[in-house]
Amino acid sequence: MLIVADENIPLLESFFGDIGDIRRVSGRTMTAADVQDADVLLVRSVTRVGPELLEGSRVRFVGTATIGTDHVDQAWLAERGIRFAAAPGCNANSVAEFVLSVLSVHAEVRALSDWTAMSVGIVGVGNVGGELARKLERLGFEVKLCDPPRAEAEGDEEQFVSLEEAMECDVVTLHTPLTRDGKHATFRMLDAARLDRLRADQLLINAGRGEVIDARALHERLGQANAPRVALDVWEREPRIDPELVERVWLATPHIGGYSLEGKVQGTEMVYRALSHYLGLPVRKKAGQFLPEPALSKVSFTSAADEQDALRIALRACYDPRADDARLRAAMGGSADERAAAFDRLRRDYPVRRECSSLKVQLKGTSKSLQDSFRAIGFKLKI
Ligand SMILES: NC(=O)c1ccc[n+]([C@@H]2O[C@H](COP(=O)([O-])OP(=O)(O)OC[C@H]3O[C@@H](n4cnc5c(N)ncnc54)[C@H](O)[C@@H]3O)[C@@H](O)[C@H]2O)c1
Ligand SMILES: O=C(O)[C@H](O)[C@H](O)COP(=O)(O)O
Repeated sequence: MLIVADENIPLLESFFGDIGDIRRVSGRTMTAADVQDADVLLVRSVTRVGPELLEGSRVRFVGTATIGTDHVDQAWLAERGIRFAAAPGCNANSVAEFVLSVLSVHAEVRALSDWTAMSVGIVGVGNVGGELARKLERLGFEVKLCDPPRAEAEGDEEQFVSLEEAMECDVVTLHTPLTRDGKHATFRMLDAARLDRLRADQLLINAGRGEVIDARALHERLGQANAPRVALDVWEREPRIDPELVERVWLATPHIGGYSLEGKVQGTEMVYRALSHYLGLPVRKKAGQFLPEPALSKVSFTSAADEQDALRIALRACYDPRADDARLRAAMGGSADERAAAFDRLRRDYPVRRECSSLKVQLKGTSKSLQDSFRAIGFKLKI
């Protein structure tokens, strides 16, 4: 059996080496010739999967080791009887931690003594938005949830607010899929009119897909005096992103919200499980067995004078978005081709990033509420 796979999928050999021969190719530039003789195709989000890639091939199974599926023509695959599997939720915790870290930097820049004083509107309350909401609520934030498809399906209008109401919050964070059709299509959902209503004291985060915001309208809005602060992890036309937009946003990261090691390896694991089920093979491997000891495994705080400092230090010891922001800005020189290559390189060579659950936190003489906050984020506590 021949498995053609994006070379950026981690642990290919460990998970799939005993299932078939693996041909590693660049996900971004994969062509029909690369996959023609394959039985199985494994991708991440940068490969468009549909008739152009697969017509005439013998591929029977396609797996994407990602949450997002907007790069896959699922209707066409179903029509051809090609089995498809994604990795729902694989990196949801990683994105939630990314947003928490962005919030902590934002609160510090705004000199807020208590970050929970900010209200947060979550747009798209699925695996990512739901995980983020759970953490924020446990931390004591006021959270507003906007998810019209869920509100309709669950008949629970009370739990959810409108997009307009969510966009009144101090922080608005986007976690919807990219969809182009239907009543709840998200393509350019944040258009010029909606962006105009944002205030200068608000923070807008997009960690869903770039095209959910009208990038041209955002570019113009950010040139105005009362512009909101914006953190973008995802961009229109990746990897050929707009360098002027990078300059105008407050925080710019190269689509790495979900790039914790745990998130990436879980993506591989979920596709491995789906392929094993499809082939009738036993599932013997688990993501956890391949995760190394983290470089930083313990941190200890004694009667922290400023308890929020302790939380901030631990959170940023695991992940600080300013490092990714600095790397992306530094990569924005040169021609459009050079910038696109640099964007992909930053993602390919991404440093190992571990989730908060990999860090044991020892707390001595600290308050119960600080302990609860550490737990809410996902740290392992030793008291
Ligand atoms: N930045 C990153 O690295 C990164 C990582 C993972 C996922 N993502 C993106 O985030 C998206 C969400 O991930 P998820 O795991 O939460 O997906 P999910 O499918 O579990 O949840 C998405 C939620 O969005 C809701 N939704 C759909 N249309 C909406 C609309 N118009 N308004 C408000 N809500 C709407 C859905 O009802 C659903 O509850 C993915 O599709 C992917 O594109 C980005
Ligand atoms: O959809 C997802 O899971 C994320 O956007 C994912 O992190 C994208 O990473 P990529 O597939 O581009 O490496």
